[in-house]
Amino acid sequence: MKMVNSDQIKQLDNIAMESFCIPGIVLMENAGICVFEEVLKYIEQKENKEVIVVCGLGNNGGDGFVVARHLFNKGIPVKVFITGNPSAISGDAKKNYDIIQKLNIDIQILVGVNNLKKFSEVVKGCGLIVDAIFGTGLKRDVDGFIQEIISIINKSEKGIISIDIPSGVGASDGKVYGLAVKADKTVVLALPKIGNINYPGADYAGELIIKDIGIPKAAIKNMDLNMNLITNDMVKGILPFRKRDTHKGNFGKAYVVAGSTGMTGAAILTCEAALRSGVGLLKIPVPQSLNTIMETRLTEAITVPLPEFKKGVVGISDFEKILKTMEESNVIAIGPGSGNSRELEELLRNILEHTSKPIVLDADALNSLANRKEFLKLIQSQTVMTPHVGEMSRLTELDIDYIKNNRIEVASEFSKKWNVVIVLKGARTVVAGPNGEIYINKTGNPGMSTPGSGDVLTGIITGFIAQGIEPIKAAVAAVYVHGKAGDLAAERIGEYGLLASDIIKELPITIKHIVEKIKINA
Ligand SMILES: NC(=O)C1=CN([C@@H]2O[C@H](COP(=O)(O)OP(=O)(O)OC[C@H]3O[C@@H](n4cnc5c(N)ncnc54)[C@H](O)[C@@H]3O)[C@@H](O)[C@H]2O)[C@@H](O)CC1
Ligand SMILES: Nc1ncnc2c1ncn2[C@@H]1O[C@H](COP(=O)(O)OP(=O)(O)O)[C@@H](O)[C@H]1O
Ligand SMILES: [K+]
Repeated sequence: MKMVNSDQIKQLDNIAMESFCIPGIVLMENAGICVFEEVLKYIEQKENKEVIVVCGLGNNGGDGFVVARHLFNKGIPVKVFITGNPSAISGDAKKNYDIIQKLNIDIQILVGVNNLKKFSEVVKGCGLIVDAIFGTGLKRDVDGFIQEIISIINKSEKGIISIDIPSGVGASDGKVYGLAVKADKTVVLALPKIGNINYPGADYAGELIIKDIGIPKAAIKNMDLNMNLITNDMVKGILPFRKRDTHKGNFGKAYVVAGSTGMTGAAILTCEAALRSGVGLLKIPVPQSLNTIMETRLTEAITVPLPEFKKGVVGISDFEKILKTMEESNVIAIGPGSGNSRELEELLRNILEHTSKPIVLDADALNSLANRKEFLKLIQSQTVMTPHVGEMSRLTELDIDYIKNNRIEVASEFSKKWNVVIVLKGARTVVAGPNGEIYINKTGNPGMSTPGSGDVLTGIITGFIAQGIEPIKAAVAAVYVHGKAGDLAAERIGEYGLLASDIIKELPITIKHIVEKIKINA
């Protein structure tokens, strides 16, 4: 599903109005009706049916007037509060304001401290608050008076439904501009805004309900939008159909260069995740002294024991043997638990120089690249890199906080600069491709902030690429599946004790449900 920032949604509204002749007031009516329907659903189950609609002076407020009119027409008690002088209301919002005035709906203007006291009292008696103060037009920090209004709303302990985006959250970045409404539900109009998905704003949205307000699909297509929210349908479309008449050669061969003394677990998690993602054959080079443990733990993988030039690590001295297996594989993953060593750096350089096969670079492979930035220019376009913000900081020498606050831009710029697919991990993982395409993932939970969780993701990406999926699509599908499996694990056992191996256990059923399009209750 396409995602937009505030300029893009404005442009899209304009295309709908100018190129498709849909009057703005029709879009506003549709928007208001969508929210009205959600309000009805909410108050149906409540005893106190009084609704307060708090409206700003822009079009978000205009949507609020439409909601108030429909509630009034249905005989539901409704009061409208306006957060400033109504003489500033214009355009379609003004038309809707005029209508509710003519209907004699209870409208109160919020200016001055005394008014706030009264607002507080009315809030105490209502059943639900509709937040229509700011939508995608929020430009600067919310001023003090409106912050007080938001604070009363947030402290009310009433149900809160926000229109389009919680007021105070920036639509283009998800930042909180001073103070924001903490909603139970947000009815998102037309397409999700970045601020509905990105943290910290996403924490304010509650349940997201995305509603079609009648903007034609052709208008969305015309816009050539580059930002996407990863959905179940998108992933279902990526995962290949499994024919009946097959053998394991049909599902690819993966080669995983991972693990070292003290970190065999990382290699095991990566390999198991790749196997549970459907790969046909998996080989792993293993320092001789670690072969027994790998063979014992990895029943289905093939280990390739190597003489140890440096005890317990795979490095440059093993390159000739590694090259041979690499040539038979469809994809190579490098880095989980490999350890930081000069041997690994040189091995990585040789692998990058000698193959045009898809490569997944994670963990210590990323650290090697951070140490030896001159190797970055050896990277070929089929490469996927999976940094978390710490690794991204080492690779780019950008401040961690800067990366956290600019995840999309940082991932996209790095991807374009080095012609690689970047998977910038974390809550709301960003997948960025060299042509400027961006995919944001909403699945996953804090239970996945656990050791080895990233190794599992590397295994899934590797398993999918082995099965013939183009690297960027494999990354998109993998981050969604990984998060969804984590959500299923959290649903079963909770977030506290969730281990990376629990994510792997849920992979088969997660993929089954996506492919068969069964809604997973997690
Ligand atoms: N045709 C359209 O453009 C449609 C717009 N729709 C609604 O319109 C919204 C966007 O409307 P607008 O662009 O009018 O913007 P908003 O209604 O979000 O707010 C803009 C108003 O708030 C003021 N403002 C911005 N930041 C402020 C701050 N920090 N403190 C005080 N005042 C501030 C602006 O000067 C302007 O008057 C969407 O979110 C959606 O709810 C829908 O009605 C569908 C159709
Ligand atoms: N709060 C969260 N919400 C969603 N996903 C998360 C969350 N915390 C962690 N994850 C996911 O878990 C994985 C953690 O990977 P990483 O930081 O590399 O851990 P490790 O190095 O221990 O394997 C990433 O894919 C990340 O997106
Ligand atoms: K709002």
